[in-house]
Amino acid sequence: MMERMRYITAGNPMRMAKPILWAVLANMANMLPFGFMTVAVSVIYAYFAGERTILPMQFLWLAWGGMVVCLVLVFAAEARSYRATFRSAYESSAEGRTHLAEHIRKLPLGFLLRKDAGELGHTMMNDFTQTENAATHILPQLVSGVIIPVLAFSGLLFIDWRMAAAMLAGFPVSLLILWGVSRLERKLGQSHSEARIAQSNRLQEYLLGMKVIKACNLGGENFQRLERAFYHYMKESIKLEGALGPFFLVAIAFMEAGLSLITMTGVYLILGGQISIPLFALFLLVGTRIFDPLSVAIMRLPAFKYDAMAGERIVKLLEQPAMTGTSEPPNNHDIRFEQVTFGYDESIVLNEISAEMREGTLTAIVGPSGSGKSTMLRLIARFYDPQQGKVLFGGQDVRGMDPEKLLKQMSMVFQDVYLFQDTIRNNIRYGREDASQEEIETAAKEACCHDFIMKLPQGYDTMVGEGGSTLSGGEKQRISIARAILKDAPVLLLDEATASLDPENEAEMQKAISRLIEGRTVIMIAHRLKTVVKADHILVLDKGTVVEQGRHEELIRNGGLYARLWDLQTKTSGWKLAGEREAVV
Ligand SMILES: Nc1ncnc2c1ncn2[C@@H]1O[C@H](COP(=O)(O)OP(=O)(O)OP(=O)(O)O)[C@@H](O)[C@H]1O
Repeated sequence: MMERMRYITAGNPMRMAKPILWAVLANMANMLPFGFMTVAVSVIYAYFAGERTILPMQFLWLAWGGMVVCLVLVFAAEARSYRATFRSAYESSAEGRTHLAEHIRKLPLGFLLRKDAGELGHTMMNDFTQTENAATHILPQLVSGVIIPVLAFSGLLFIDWRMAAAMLAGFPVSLLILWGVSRLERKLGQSHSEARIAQSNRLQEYLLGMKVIKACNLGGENFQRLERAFYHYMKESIKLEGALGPFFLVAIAFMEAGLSLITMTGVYLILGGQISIPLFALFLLVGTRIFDPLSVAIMRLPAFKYDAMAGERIVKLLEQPAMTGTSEPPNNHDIRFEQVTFGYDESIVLNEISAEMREGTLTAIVGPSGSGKSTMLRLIARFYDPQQGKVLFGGQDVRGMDPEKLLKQMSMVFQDVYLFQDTIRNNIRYGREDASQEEIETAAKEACCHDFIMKLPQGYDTMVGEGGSTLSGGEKQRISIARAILKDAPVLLLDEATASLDPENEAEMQKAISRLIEGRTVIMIAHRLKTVVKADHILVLDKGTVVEQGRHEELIRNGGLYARLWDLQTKTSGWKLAGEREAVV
């Protein structure tokens, strides 16, 4: 139970201590009127049974007064408990969500990429909502379901153990049934949550991929995947309710059998003159009061466990080790790979790579598709850490550096530009939060964006649609160049666009890139060799190893892979070598 409390409070069970304490007090106060009631009933019974000659009205008024005081106490404690429960639950969610969002940022990208797109969002929103539900709506019922019977049973045990035993005789059988189905319950609960997450993943995939679906005419297949996910969830829900429901009903029936047992035992004991009728009435009264919260608790327990599973996903995510490293990156920006071996899974993508990218120079990485070019950039930015060898930044292993501080030293212009659903101005401002409008415009001008931005309906205040769908690929990439110019980091990681741009866009893009790389340490993935002719150093990658390196002329002279790729590209596109000298880089 303690573990589940940890789950529903995102790892901080002590948060619920106060609400539970108030709930216990409220339940205790709730039981007190029974004492007054029994005393009052005994006195009234004695009068009508002829055991008393006068009805002591003063005494009765006192008992009724006591009941009213108890009601006030119950109200006060319940109000406190109610407030404390909701406050703790929602505070724990808000803090938990913030903490998780922060933690996710520090996790290795590799871990995040292994997750399905909707899964993290699901944990962030739905799983927290489920834990809120567990803490606010189910926990108080469970507390009452335990406290009321325990208090009542202890009190009644004191008065007459036989009646008390009869009252809870069926309870051990109920517990046994609940314990027996708990494994099945967990298994079904888990497949049900998986089906629920899969359903939201498929839905997200279907909606986000609408463009691709339309382009590739995949509508049918993707819709079927979505439909299958909906029906799978439906089946899991029916299985969960249908398979477990009867067990819980039987458990409740066994427990409620206690009421019949009290009646039978009571009648025998009254006939034997061992208990009085008022005492019998007390047991019946309390009996009816404890079975209701107990039944509710039994019926709500599976929901609590199910919601706690959502909390378990949150806590597991919070317990994922974040990337380590605290040191500041040095001022020197030489980057070196020393015998670096890396793979996303078992297969090796980079194999004992050693390479040097010197400060203030432009290093180009070229090679066939899948040779590991982007992976090298990801290791420099510490999206991943290598399995063997070291990536050095300014002579120090990046693993010792604070990942966020390291990223501050770098700007990245990649092909898959993500624009936030925000204004163009703010999208550029992500490069540097405190940039002024003037600085944003200057960066936009240098990145050749200013003119097309000014033609938009609200200029810099134009909203960019989800994922930036209202701008062309070239425009989006120039926005990301403006961001990089604004960030003004000393190191630039650049993945040249492969998508063919129209000539005007291409020229603008090249102009923007040549401004961006000025005076920086640049590592650039080049897909078109004409852009690397003037690079200070070229690394030629093939199947995860550096097969050649040097300047363009040397590599052409070597007659190796680079020269072959060069031949292939110049022949297929009809480029002229002379013209290449004027290329942007
Ligand atoms: N996140 C990932 N998980 C698993 N494998 C990956 C991942 N990213 C890349 N790979 C694999 O690693 C290998 C190298 O990929 P990488 O993207 O570094 O190549 P690249 O040279 O940049 O290719 P391209 O020029 O086509 O972009 C490929 O076989 C690719 O399938």
